[in-house]
Amino acid sequence: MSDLSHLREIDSALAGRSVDRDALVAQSWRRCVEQYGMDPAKPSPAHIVTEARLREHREQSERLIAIARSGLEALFRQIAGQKYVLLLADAKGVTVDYFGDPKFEDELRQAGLYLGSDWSENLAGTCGVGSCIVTKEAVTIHQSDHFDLTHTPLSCTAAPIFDTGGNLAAVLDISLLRSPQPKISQSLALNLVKASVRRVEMANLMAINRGDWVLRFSTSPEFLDVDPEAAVALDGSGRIIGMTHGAETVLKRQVAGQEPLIGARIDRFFDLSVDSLPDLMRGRPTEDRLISLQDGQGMFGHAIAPQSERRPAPVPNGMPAAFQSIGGADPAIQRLLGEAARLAPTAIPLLVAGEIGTGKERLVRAIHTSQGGSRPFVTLTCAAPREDWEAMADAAEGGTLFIDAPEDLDVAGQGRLLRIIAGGDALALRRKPRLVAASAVDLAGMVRGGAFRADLFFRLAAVTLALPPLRMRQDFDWLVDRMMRQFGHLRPVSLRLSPAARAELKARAWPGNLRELANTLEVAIALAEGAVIDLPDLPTAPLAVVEDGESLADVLAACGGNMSLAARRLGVNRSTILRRARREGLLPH
Ligand SMILES: Nc1ncnc2c1ncn2[C@@H]1O[C@H](COP(=O)(O)OP(=O)(O)OP(=O)(O)O)[C@@H](O)[C@H]1O
Repeated sequence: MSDLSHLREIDSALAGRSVDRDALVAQSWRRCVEQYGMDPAKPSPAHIVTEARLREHREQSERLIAIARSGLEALFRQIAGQKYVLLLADAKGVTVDYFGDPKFEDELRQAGLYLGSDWSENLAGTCGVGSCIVTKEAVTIHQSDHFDLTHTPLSCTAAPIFDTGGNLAAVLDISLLRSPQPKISQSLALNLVKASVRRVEMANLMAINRGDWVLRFSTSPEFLDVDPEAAVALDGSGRIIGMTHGAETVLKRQVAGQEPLIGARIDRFFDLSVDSLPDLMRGRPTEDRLISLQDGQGMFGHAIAPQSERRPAPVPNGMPAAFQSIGGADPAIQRLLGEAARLAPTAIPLLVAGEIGTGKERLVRAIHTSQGGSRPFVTLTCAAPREDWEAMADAAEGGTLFIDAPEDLDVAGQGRLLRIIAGGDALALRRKPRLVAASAVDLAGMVRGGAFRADLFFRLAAVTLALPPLRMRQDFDWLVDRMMRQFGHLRPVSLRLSPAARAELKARAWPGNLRELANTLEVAIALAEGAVIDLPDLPTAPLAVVEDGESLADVLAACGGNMSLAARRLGVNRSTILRRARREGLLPH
């Protein structure tokens, strides 16, 4: 189809004349023009988000990416060799994971079939990912179905991935740079994508609800145990606490209107009580596990008992997965993480202490996620308007209320927080939010000095978990390697640190701890031209900047010429002082 006839066809559709397109395509064209103000005659190239934004999007989808990965790899193996590229986009349309043939990488990148490309409909026009997000349905946007002329060579097939609460979480897309002309050629692709999404959602539900009953169901007994169509997770009283999209579709048919499914009891939908779930476990022949829906339809059920009391299965080295990304082989860190893992399932209020940037918030989140379930995580800081605190604490019911920097609260704020926490006592134990606070100051010292209420302190800190500063950590190399992988994944060649650069980093004082280390590596990776980051590629430590017009010579003089003392005072390594002093002519070369 020529460009001109593409534009004419869009005009016809907008004028309300019938066009030979799926209705969802014509509706999307209309949105492009009428809602987003796009002009089909002005094609625009792929939209790629900045590396920093991509990282944010990836971090937010980290859990889903990890869960989806094995399903995506299996799908990619099925379509490999047929020139398909596979994209996982988040619910905002940004590509957060990608599998493609490296042979075509340049071409794919140019077409926007790459990490970081933003396929939201209001930017890219009618397209697989964007239209899937708007319609929440599986779609094929084939060649000239695309609104933007830049994309009309592509054929994109996408299906939505929903979280266990029924919200859109991501989109799986497989695309072809060039495809046969008829759209029907992509119907196998559509089925493949839908089946992969079903498996990803199932894996997600199973991972999140390990500690709960899961009821899987299928119309066909043959696939019940290996590839079921749908599943719900149930709490001990038989209420639905999670579901796959397949389950949502089946259950919705049983109720009128918009009745919420999450929170409803399973006997509202199936002729089945929670006590009869054990009869549906694998020990019995599949044919005997027939269950009926309220509308009379028969299904085969497979119940899976809670694997452990709300605790994920232990991972090979014994540490729950949520804690594994926090530290390497440092005995103090491992002891701390072991303690955190043992305390995580309890309701004991925890205080995470540590200097700025030591990873306190990350540890708090690990404590929260280690307990699975899609439970709320609410952060309360003294910056939040006080009149909202009560509502925030309510919103954290059944989940975690994270109180960040309680030392910043004035007397009135401390009193108000105490009243809110004490109010939570009235809640049933399993709804009461778990309290975790994080502080970079000596909170106990503040209590002793009368600056912090003792009664609030004891409400917040039954146990203190103290994160060591980076300069004390023995797993420095592990952290560096982890961050290098984290930041380096966008670089075409894998980068490494020269031994000298590594030694320099190790010797720095790191007043900003892990945050400062992360910043330093990110900058070095962004600036490095070759495959090796060497000494000159390292940015200087920001706090090494001398304050108040003081020169390095002044600092050295104040330290009696003692390089080590000056280095400590400036928060940098001694060799940095040495290098700088030589550069500034304070020392001979
Ligand atoms: N184990 C880790 N691996 C990689 N990066 C980490 C790790 N822990 C923390 N970080 C990074 O270090 C930075 C600081 O982490 P975090 O916000 O958890 O620290 P914090 O002590 O709570 O900071 P602050 O006291 O300033 O609020 C973040 O950018 C985080 O991504």
